[in-house]
Amino acid sequence: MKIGLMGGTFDPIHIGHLLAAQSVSEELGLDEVWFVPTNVPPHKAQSKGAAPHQRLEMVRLAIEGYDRFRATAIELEKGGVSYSIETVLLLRSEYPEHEFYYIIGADMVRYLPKWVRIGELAKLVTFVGLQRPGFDAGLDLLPPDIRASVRLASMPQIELSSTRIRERRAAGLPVRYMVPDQVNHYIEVNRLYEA
Ligand SMILES: Nc1ncnc2c1ncn2[C@@H]1O[C@H](COP(=O)(O)OP(=O)(O)OP(=O)(O)O)[C@@H](O)[C@H]1O
Ligand SMILES: O=C(O)c1ccc[n+]([C@@H]2O[C@H](COP(=O)([O-])O)[C@@H](O)[C@H]2O)c1
Repeated sequence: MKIGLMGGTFDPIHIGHLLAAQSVSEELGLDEVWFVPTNVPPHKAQSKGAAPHQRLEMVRLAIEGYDRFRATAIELEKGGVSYSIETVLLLRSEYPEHEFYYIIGADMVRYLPKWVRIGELAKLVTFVGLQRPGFDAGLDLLPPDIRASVRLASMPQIELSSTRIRERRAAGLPVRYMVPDQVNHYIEVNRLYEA
């Protein structure tokens, strides 16, 4: 099967992530998208957000009932910093029959050369960069071996980030409709991201 991997901190998961996964899935004819919450993200200052098990639970709630989307705890179970090469090697040994597509934001494409063991990873997956209108993904700046494994896909633009959601919560503002209802409920019940 063709499997999209949607890695992220998901603190919390929001409709931008879901629409990205759905759009790439349609455009590339993926059979499934697996959401992979990071344990410790490699290139990000850690936010004082939700606990890892809460981030995973919110992903599960967001995709519940849609069997083409799945959540995997592979990076949380492994612990430590979540380098994608290690995740992909584990997944390939467990599922040698699948073909993996790693979905990333347009802004991430130009940073691919900084990813750990990127030369190796680029041979194991096809990266799918989500294009943004008026934003150059920087394909021309990539070394040819990495560039060869990158495809671009498009999606309706959603100007939304988890940071914005956390900031709104801290300011006492609602985040309804920015996240699925079940996630909104979970955030409220657990009083996540309050100041
Ligand atoms: N609004 C969006 N539209 C398309 N892709 C997105 C959007 N927000 C995040 N992504 C992509 O989803 C993946 C996971 O993102 P992540 O969990 O870091 O969310 P984020 O909203 O960027 O979080 P934060 O604001 O905490 O940095 C990344 O590849 C990121 O580029
Ligand atoms: O493996 C790496 O070196 C690496 C560097 C940067 C990002 N990633 C992965 O890319 C995904 C999106 O990253 P982020 O920081 O936008 O949440 C997430 O799953 C990260 O683990 C991976």
